[in-house]
Amino acid sequence: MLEVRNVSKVYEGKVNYRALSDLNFTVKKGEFVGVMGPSGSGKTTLLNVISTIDKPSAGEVYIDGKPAFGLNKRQLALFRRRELGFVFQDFNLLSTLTVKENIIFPLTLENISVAEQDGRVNRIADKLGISHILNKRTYEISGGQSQRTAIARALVHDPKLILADEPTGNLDSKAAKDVLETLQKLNKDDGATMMMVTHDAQAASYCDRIIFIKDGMLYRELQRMDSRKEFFEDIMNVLTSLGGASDELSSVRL
Ligand SMILES: Nc1ncnc2c1ncn2[C@@H]1O[C@H](COP(=O)(O)OP(=O)(O)OP(=O)(O)O)[C@@H](O)[C@H]1O
Repeated sequence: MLEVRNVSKVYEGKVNYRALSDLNFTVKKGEFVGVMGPSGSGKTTLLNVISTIDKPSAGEVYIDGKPAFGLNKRQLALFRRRELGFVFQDFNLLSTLTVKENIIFPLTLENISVAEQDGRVNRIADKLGISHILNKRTYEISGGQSQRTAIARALVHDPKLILADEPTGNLDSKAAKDVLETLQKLNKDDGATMMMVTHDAQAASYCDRIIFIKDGMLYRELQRMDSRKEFFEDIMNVLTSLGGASDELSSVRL
């Protein structure tokens, strides 16, 4: 589904900075993969390269076997819009619109009838438990509901890959748990392929597999074998071995 092959990223400046160094990994269709690592290890850079927002200095990203960087600028923009879904820490909802209008937004750029748009919004809202707030404005809803709305918007066009950057970073622990259970359900029930960057071991424990990066290189991979609780402990052990100041691993929610 996703293949990152020999990807390096060098930020050029007075002094060049190598943020990613020859990274290789794959994500299978239907997998829920977490990305963890100390602050500055290259997680956001990696997500930006996979989402084709940023171009790697070397290497290639294949999504469904297609080389993303073989596309021209216009094709890349279309590719992002049609094949990828994004969920961010700060929700990125449009505050002048209602929940429904926010969810529908990606569809208005496509040639889809209003009836079909409504059908899709209703189905996804039902799945995410936000049908009752569809006509509210985004300032009238809670953080957890905002993130559910953002997830609905990311999913409404049926993307091949969902990319989430710290999706629970702005939520209290109950709302975070709710959102993670929702993501996990979408992954298990609908086979959605997801990649989530997180600092939070508790959030990461909802994934099937974690890729740890350090200094832009693959440090370790951890596959979930047993219960979520045991996976959480395994993740904590790797985070401890990763070292660094405790604030670099930040907000580990116990
Ligand atoms: N546009 C840029 N120009 C130069 N250097 C950059 C740029 N963006 C990021 N970097 C550097 O690349 C490294 C990796 O940054 P990145 O944001 O990918 O790390 P991260 O793991 O996401 O960190 P955090 O967890 O703090 O968000 C950092 O040392 C950062 O300073």
